[in-house]
Amino acid sequence: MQIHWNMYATYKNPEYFQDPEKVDPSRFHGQGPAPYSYVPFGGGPRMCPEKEYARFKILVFMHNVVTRFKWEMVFPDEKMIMDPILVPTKGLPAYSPFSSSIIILMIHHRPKGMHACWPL
Ligand code: HEM
Repeated sequence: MQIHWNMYATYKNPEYFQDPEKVDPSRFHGQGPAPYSYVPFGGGPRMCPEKEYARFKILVFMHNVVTRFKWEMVFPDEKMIMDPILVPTKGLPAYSPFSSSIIILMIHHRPKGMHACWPL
């Protein structure tokens, strides 16, 4: 049996990220999120080997984006919507708004003998 973890199980869980839909960079200040609740580069022996390189490059990129350009909203009051995705009629696992497409992918492409477990 293999257990498939998906990031939305914790990223959208208010138990770990208060008000999870809010864009709030300050949630990463200080000690930041609880251990193992935020793992953008994976973990363990197969963790992304270029984690620090990627972080450094993004830092340089963001620095230049902010300091070298002037930005303004084309439509200041424009509302954002989420593009609709496939949703199973019997519902989704808790806190997993995008997992339906992943479930479907796993059903069609999972390796022989692999089973999916979902955090509910
Ligand atoms: C924002 C940028 C990046 C993110 C979010 C990211 C994320 C990840 C994640 C989640 C994994 C899987 C870790 C696991 O299985 O636990 C991974 C693996 C890997 N990443 Fe990245 N990565 C980034 C940039 C890069 C860059 C720039 C390189 C190379 C120049 C790179 C090379 C690799 C390699 C070679 C692995 C496979 C490691 C292994 O299986 O042993 N990544 N990355």
